[in-house]
Amino acid sequence: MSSDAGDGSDRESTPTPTPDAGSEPLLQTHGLTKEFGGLVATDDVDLTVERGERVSIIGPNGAGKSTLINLITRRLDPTEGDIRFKGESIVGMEPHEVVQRGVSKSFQTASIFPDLTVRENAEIAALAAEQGDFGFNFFTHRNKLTDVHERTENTLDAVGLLNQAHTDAEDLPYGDKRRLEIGIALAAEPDLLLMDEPTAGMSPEETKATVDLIEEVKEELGLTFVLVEHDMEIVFSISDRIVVLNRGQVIAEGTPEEIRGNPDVQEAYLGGVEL
Ligand SMILES: Nc1ncnc2c1ncn2[C@@H]1O[C@H](COP(=O)(O)OP(=O)(O)OP(=O)(O)O)[C@@H](O)[C@H]1O
Repeated sequence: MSSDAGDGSDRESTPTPTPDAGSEPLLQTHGLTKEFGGLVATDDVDLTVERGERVSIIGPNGAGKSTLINLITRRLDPTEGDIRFKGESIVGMEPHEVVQRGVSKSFQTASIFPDLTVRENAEIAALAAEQGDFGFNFFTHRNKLTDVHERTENTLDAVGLLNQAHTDAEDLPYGDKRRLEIGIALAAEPDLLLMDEPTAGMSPEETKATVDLIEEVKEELGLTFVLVEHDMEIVFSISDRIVVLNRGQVIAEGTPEEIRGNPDVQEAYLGGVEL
C-alpha cells in the first residue's frame, strides 16, 4: 500500500506532472484504499486506464465499485493511496478541479436543471468545466463563450438533441433525459467519462437506447470511459477490458473473453450468474 496522499490534505507534497504526461496512462490508482469506520470499501486498488480504453468495473453488491468512482471524482477522500490523472496526482483537489482536468461523470440524477432548456443545461456544463464553478467574471472570459456555444452545439448534435435544444429539460421524455445527462457530461469535453450504472431502473427499450447511445458516442468521439454496470450483456458488449472487484479488492481483470468463465469471478458472484 502506498502511504502518500493520506487524507487528501497534502497537496503540497504532490509531485509535479512529468513533462511526457501524454505517454502516461490516462488514469492510474495506486494502493487506493477507502475505509468507512472498520469497513474497507476499496482495498489497495491499482487500476490503470489507458487513453482510448473502455473499462468496465463489475462485482457483487457492496464490492466497492461506486466508492472507487467517488474516489476518482473526489467526492470521497481516500484513506490511503494515490490517484493520478494524466500523470498528476488529483488527491487533494476539489471535485470541480478534477472536472476541469478532464474527468466527467454521467448519469448523476441531480445533474439536470429541470426548468432550464436543453441548450442551457449543456451550456452550463460546458461553462462550469471551463471556469470551475460559476464564480467567473463574464467580461474577462467573453471570448471563451464562443467556444462554449460551439461546444454546446456539437454536444447536442452528438447526443441527438439538437432539435430539442429549446425544450425545457423537465418536459423531455425519460429516454431523452438520459441523453441530456450524457450530453451534460460530454459538454465538458472530458478525456475520461465515468458512468455508474447508466441503465439502472430502465426498461429494456430504454436500456437498449442508452447502450446504443454509448456505442455511438464511443465511436464518434473515441471516448475513454470507465463503466460500472450490473448488466453483463452490456459489459461484455462494450468493454475492452473488465476489472472485477470483490470485497474492495481487484480479484481479476482482462478482456471480456478472459473474464467470461473465470472461476474466481464465478465464485465471487456466489451461486451466481452465468457469465
Ligand atoms: N458513505 C458510506 N458510509 C459507510 N459505508 C459506506 C459508505 N459508502 C459505501 N459504504 C459501504 O462500502 C461498501 C462498498 O459500497 P459501494 O457502494 O462502493 O459498493 P458497490 O460495489 O458500488 O455496490 P452496489 O453494486 O450494491 O452499488 C459497502 O459495504 C457499503 O455499505
